[in-house]
Amino acid sequence: MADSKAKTRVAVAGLGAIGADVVKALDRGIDGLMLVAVSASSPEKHRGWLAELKTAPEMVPIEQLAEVADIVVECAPSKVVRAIVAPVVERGKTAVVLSVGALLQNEDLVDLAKTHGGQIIVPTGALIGLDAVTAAAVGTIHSAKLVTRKPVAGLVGAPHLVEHDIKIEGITEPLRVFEGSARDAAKGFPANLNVAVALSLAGIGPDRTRVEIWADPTVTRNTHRIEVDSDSARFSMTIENIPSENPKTGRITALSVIACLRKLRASLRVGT
Ligand SMILES: NC(=O)C1=CN([C@@H]2O[C@H](COP(=O)(O)OP(=O)(O)OC[C@H]3O[C@@H](n4cnc5c(N)ncnc54)[C@H](OP(=O)(O)O)[C@@H]3O)[C@@H](O)[C@H]2O)C=CC1
Ligand SMILES: O=C([O-])CC(=O)C(=O)O
Repeated sequence: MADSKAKTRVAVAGLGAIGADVVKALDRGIDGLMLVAVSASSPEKHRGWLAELKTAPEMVPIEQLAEVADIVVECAPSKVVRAIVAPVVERGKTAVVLSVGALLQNEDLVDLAKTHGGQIIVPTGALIGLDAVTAAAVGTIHSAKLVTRKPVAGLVGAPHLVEHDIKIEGITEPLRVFEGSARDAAKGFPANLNVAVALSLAGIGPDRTRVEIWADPTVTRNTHRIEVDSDSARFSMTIENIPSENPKTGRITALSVIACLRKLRASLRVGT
């Protein structure tokens, strides 16, 4: 009993490709943390597997997560980010945010966290190298660019493609479907380009971070290459993500969240 009191209470909003794996990892055990609650849009869909966990969490509406947990992990659609994160940071608590693009439409959430002593954590997620980018940003970054290549299934239906009548179904060669700022990439591809916003927040911001997006029928993985030039280092790195059951989301994303949660109370932390 004394042990559980000392633990930090964690809730998970969204039980899809990312959230379900995070819940299972918390249930298996992460030092210093205990899973207390979850939210989903169709709770009944999840009752079966949740009941099989060692300790079944409470299912609550997103607005109530902040009342019952110290850390809320957001793994839900971007349109509900505000409803999840605002009550958390207003209470001086911690929100781990995966739908990073939504932070650009809700920039005041960061101010809200500052005012109330809360914190918003953006894990590296599906990307690579944010440790190096945040380090370089302590000095001066001259330029930062992301080139993303996704299989057609990872992009289909994105608002930018619909608005500009860009047809990608049936293409046989790579097609560049977007070139512009991370801010515009987030608007045009809200469910596909959180990585662009994460890179921009770690580095030189959403207006100066450049993004290219390719629909590429020759790749089976969501592939992100970052290219950064700074006064301390020049680096480029590529990650090739195996899609999860949600073709828009790489498998490594949930693992990144789990690694991030492990770091919160770890005796040894490696990486920036
Ligand atoms: N930062 C990064 O690197 C990455 C970020 N992402 C982002 O993370 C988010 C989650 O991704 P992913 O797990 O693949 O998404 P999924 O579509 O697989 O899952 C979304 C989950 O959100 C739940 N949900 C929807 N509406 C609500 C609501 N109103 N209240 C509570 N729960 C709700 C759904 O419930 P139900 O199951 O009942 O339908 C579902 O469980 C997305 O915004 C995605 O763009 C994705 C990949 C990488
Ligand atoms: O950027 C995203 O949100 C998801 C992504 O590309 C990936 O999982 O590879």
